[in-house]
Amino acid sequence: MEKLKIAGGYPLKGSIRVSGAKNSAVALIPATILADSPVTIEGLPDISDVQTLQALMEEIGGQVRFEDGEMTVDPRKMVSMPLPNGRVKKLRASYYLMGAMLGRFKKAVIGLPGGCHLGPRPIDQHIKGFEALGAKVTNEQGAIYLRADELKGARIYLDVVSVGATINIMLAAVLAKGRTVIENAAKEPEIIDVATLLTNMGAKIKGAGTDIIRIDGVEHLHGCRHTIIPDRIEAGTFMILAAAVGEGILIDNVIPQHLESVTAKLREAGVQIEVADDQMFISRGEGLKAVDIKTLVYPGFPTDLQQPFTSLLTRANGSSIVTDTIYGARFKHIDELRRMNGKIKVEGRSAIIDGSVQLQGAKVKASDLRAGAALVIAGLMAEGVTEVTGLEHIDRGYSHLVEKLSGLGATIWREKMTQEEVEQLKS
Ligand SMILES: CC(=O)N[C@H]1[C@@H](OP(=O)(O)OP(=O)(O)OC[C@H]2O[C@@H](n3ccc(=O)[nH]c3=O)[C@H](O)[C@@H]2O)O[C@H](CO)[C@@H](O)[C@@H]1O
Ligand SMILES: C=C(OP(=O)(O)O)C(=O)O
Repeated sequence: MEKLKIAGGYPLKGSIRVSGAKNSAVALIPATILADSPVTIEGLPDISDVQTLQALMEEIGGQVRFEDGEMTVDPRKMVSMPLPNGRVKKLRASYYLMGAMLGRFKKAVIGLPGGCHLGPRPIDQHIKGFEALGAKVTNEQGAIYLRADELKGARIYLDVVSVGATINIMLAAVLAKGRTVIENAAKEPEIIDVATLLTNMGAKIKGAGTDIIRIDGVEHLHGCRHTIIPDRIEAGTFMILAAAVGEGILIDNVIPQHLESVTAKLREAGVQIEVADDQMFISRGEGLKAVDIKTLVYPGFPTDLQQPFTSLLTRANGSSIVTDTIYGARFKHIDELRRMNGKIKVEGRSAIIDGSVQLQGAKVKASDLRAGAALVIAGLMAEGVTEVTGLEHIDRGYSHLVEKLSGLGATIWREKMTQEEVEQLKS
């Protein structure tokens, strides 16, 4: 087991490149199950969620080649192997195996997913969608059993705007008979990316990226080549980091339109941002202003950047309020920021951040992926050395983070934990 060490308080500069989007990758890979010939995806991030999905594709009989971010999945020999336990619990997105396996085999057994602990994360809308398409769905000892004689298109209104349910229903519907209409669909860029892959495989999908998606089922889907979109959450993390400790940072491989809410909030706080086609240049600037943030579904401010933004606001002039309307309990990073001298209180779904303090290095633990990003940014802002444990969360979503930040001049490194430290962490 390793921990991250950061010697904070130094300005960073240079350029940093964004990898392919985790939340696309984790849906694109399961989507390959639906094809009748090999599918190649270019630009995948080197993160543990991708490695886990590669192993899951192999576990069900897929032949996978993965080199330099390019994965080719040959799905021809795949079988509907039950996956009640094991790897599926390592990531949230294993729920996409339900839609993809149901779509291809008309049956699947998948354990309830893992992923970040952000309070309750039900999948009732996914199940509502599968049932509307004609599947019988039961929950037996923590695994979801899905079975259908045939899948038939249906009109599905999502009671909650859900990224996962929207994509999962698309996956199950592309090979169903007739037309499926998803109403009140989520509009995140990752949904468009998955729809683009499926369309290149031969699917008929209209409206991805709007709140009504229409899918006309086809008989077969074939292989193709697809390039993944850049990770807007990783890019947003770097934007916040640049605002916190940058002395001029160029962020490369971004789609600026995906980050308009983040750009707007940083500018409101007084951060200078220059935007080009696929790059952004950000300088820290003096006198960061306090701003209030409310997370919303896309194109609103993303919940996945709420935690990193909280770290930045610890040095704003005045008091800021961060409210998470998507995950009301996504505040486990706050206790750790307090260990670093942060003056923050949590009231209901909001964190109130007093910007008058200087963060101090401390030993902290990442409870989830973006809590980890928040603590890394805080560590770079703090005086002294910060130690971050819980790296398995950070490794789920940030590709080569140490190398990328070292490239900006950060003093950051991974270190093996002693047996005593490992014991302490478990207790
Ligand atoms: C792998 C992946 O893409 N993860 C992202 C995805 O997660 P995920 O797909 O799990 O998030 P959803 O969009 O489904 O969740 C949004 C909200 O709807 C609720 N809900 C969701 C489904 C459901 O069946 N019932 C229900 O009540 C959730 O509890 C949450 O409050 O979108 C989240 C919201 O942008 C992001 O934080 C995650 O990074
Ligand atoms: C919550 C996240 O991931 P997941 O849904 O995969 O747990 C995230 O990426 O911030």
